[in-house]
Amino acid sequence: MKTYLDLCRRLVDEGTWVENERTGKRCLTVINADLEYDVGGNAFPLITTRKSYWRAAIAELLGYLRGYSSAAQFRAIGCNTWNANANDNQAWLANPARKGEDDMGRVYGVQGRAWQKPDGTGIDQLRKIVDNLGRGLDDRGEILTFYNPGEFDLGCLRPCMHTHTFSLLGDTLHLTSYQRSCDVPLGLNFNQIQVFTLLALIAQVTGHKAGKAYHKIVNAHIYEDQLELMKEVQLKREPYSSPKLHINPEIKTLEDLETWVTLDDFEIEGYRHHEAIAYPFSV
Ligand SMILES: Nc1nc(=O)c2c([nH]1)NC[C@@H]1CN(c3ccc(C(=O)N[C@@H](CCC(=O)O)C(=O)O)cc3)CN21
Ligand SMILES: O=c1ccn([C@H]2C[C@H](O)[C@@H](COP(=O)(O)O)O2)c(=O)[nH]1
Repeated sequence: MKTYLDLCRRLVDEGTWVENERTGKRCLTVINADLEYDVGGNAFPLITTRKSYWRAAIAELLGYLRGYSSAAQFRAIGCNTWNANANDNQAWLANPARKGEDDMGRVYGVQGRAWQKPDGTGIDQLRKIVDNLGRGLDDRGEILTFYNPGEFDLGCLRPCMHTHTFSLLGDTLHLTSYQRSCDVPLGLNFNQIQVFTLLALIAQVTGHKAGKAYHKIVNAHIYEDQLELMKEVQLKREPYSSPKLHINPEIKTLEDLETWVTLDDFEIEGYRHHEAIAYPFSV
């Protein structure tokens, strides 16, 4: 929580205004932020200075791990975050690659589970990582990347948190996650949860202890219409201590994650938070 608040404070105090053509809004922006989460120690990085809808963030991660490509699939597991980008984004609505209502195209999990090779066959990046780590092997290339410039025009949004690298040291698994663009009031709350939970889940299904997760952000920003709420409301609140995340120990394989796991398999212990803040969302 402290590094999160430091980043919010740094944005407000030292940020530079940058015009964003895609959304037509200005963003107060800083470059480079390094966040670190103690997954082994179960210090769940949940925002306490406002209410966090943490379940939707875990559902979104689950959808990525399953390779979902439709906002309807995300809604069905308890996550509404892709409705706007799939259905209200003018550039995507005009794109001939869009296959109708709710289609997100070849984004995130589609690249992670079915990266297309020139010969038409697919690469399942996550399966390879889980298989290697499961037998104790880290080939120094245990990389899950959603960033496929050759297919940007086939999806509604370029991935923001685009690459996850797993590292095995002895029997402890670590994760380094890279994010090119971060909406600090809205997206970061979700992304922190996802980095932490991704390491916890992959450690569990590969039979290792979870260690540290390193979250590296390049462009961190606040949209102009979010600034007042951040400065005058959220940053004036005192944080509470971190809650703990409990994951159903019956989740033992990647197939479990793909088939029967739901949000009921995740519980939070000791989440004390301030009131919700409804930040504006930019499509
Ligand atoms: N401008 C922008 N910011 C983002 O954070 C973002 C995008 N676009 N597009 C793609 C995904 C979608 N993500 C989202 C979208 C919406 C919320 C959101 O509205 N969160 C609210 C309530 C969530 C709920 O009720 O479930 C929040 O208060 O956190 C969060 C992340 C993250 N990404
Ligand atoms: O996981 C996510 C996904 C998206 N975001 C934010 C970051 C930006 O504000 C927008 C994406 O816009 P681009 O023009 O493609 O950079 O969505 C996030 O913070 N986390």
